[in-house]
Amino acid sequence: MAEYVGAVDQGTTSTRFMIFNHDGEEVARHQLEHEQIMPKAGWVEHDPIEIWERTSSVIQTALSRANLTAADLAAVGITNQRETTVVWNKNTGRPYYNAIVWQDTRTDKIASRLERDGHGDLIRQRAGLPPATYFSGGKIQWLLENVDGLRADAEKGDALFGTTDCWVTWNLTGGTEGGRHVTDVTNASRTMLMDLETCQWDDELLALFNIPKAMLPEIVSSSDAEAYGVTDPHGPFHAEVPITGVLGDQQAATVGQVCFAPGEAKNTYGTGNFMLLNTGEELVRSNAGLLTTVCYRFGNNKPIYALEGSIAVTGSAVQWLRDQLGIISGAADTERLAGQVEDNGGVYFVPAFSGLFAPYWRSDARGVIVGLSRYNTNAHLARATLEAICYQSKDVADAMEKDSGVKLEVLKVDGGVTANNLCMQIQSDILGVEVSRPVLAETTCLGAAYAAGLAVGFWKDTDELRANWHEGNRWKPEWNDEQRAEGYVGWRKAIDRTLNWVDVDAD
Ligand SMILES: Nc1ncnc2c1ncn2[C@@H]1O[C@H](COP(=O)(O)OP(=O)(O)O)[C@@H](O)[C@H]1O
Ligand SMILES: O=P(O)(O)OC[C@H](O)CO
Repeated sequence: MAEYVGAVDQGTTSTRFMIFNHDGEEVARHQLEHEQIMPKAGWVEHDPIEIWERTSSVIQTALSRANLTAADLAAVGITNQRETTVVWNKNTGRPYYNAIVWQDTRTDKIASRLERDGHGDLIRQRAGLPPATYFSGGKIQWLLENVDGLRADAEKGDALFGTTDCWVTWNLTGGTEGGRHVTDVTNASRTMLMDLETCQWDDELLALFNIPKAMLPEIVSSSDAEAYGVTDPHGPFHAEVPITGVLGDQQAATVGQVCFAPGEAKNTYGTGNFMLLNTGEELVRSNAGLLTTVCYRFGNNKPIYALEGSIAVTGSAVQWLRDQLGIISGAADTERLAGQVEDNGGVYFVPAFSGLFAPYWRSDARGVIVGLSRYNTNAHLARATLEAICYQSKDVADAMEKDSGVKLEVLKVDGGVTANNLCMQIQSDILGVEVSRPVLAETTCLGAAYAAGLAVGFWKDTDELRANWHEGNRWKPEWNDEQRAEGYVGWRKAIDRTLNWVDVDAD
């Protein structure tokens, strides 16, 4: 009897494989980073072959660290950085181009043209998303327009598109030897090509981007015993293991945080921040700059929807302090450095490196550091960076309250940045609500494992999963209302300074 479930998390900066037991406890993990390729300002790419090699490697190492084999796994789940676009040839298995990453802004003119030509409302209504560089549709269009021979191959059905879940699934299930070309509904909901109500590709949207349907994967449920097939014995598992759960990483974290009831929300702090609020079977349209997205679909049940506030740059601003400015040697140093000062010393940092995502959606914005005087030090900048992570989350939380009427009582958090206790205290101060971190902050992998395990009966139902959730830490607000209001005025002034910086008008 297999006692464990495994999950791959193909993230923006790294790929990991984790193994969980029935109590949702971690048994083993291995994680490897991959290269961030930035050929021009605003362009961000990954090498799909490197991603596949890293995926194979983390699976094998984690299994051997735990002294387990594929026979010990009841099922495998996959979760992934969403929107990042891979196009490959089904006969050779070779990508036509590097993966274009969700943060990449090369499609800004495609996005502004859609708005200028009056298609914005159709996309918002049908796909739940604003036309923006963030999503896959424009990235596929760019590849079709810029890679020689790709359009002809796509029309023949030889060129396949997928987000990285789909690329990893295709490779794990045999690749050129019959790999399955499928994606789950949460990932498909991030393309600008799927009708949110039918959960199928939409011909009108495909026509807007001039994308041949033959290159698109089949859209299936997020938790399904059959749809994804089994792993190829010639691959990293060396045996057939059923792949039975696939979810985009933010939806997976929502599942890992057991936000199964409408009104339950989580905020994940990784490369970017992503707050998702479960709205149940109801599709809530945003008037406040949020996205409507599929939260998950288990088996043949109706899809469950979410409102999402996506923030492009949070943990990656910390990486920027380390890699580009060199003022810290590791991400954890921000806690020590920012802890040396009482407050931000008047400094605000808005890391609008990819423009501003939710709730502003301004691709013309760029980053600013404002309010500097000679008094300021690296410590103020470190503090301003942590505050930027938290103020951006406040903007999104406010928008969520406007759209849903749900007032946050406690914010459930997870992700790499939440290891920073000072940052979590600042978050509680800025929001004026309590912040709660579970014992296991790796909720993304856990959520994919839950989706996979539910499909094969490893876990009976969502109540059983709820019982696995345990609080690790809680932070309570220490600022008074006046401090909170004053701090936020400075933040909004800083946001204003980022706008109208680059020219992204359509040709
Ligand atoms: N102690 C810390 N303080 C602040 N930021 C941190 C800390 N530890 C990690 N990070 C940030 O968290 C991010 C990694 O988190 P993770 O959840 O692994 O992200 P992802 O899934 O997006 O790859 C990095 O951007 C890193 O800068
Ligand atoms: O890989 P992460 O954790 O940075 O998540 C990226 C998001 O899925 C982008 O939408």
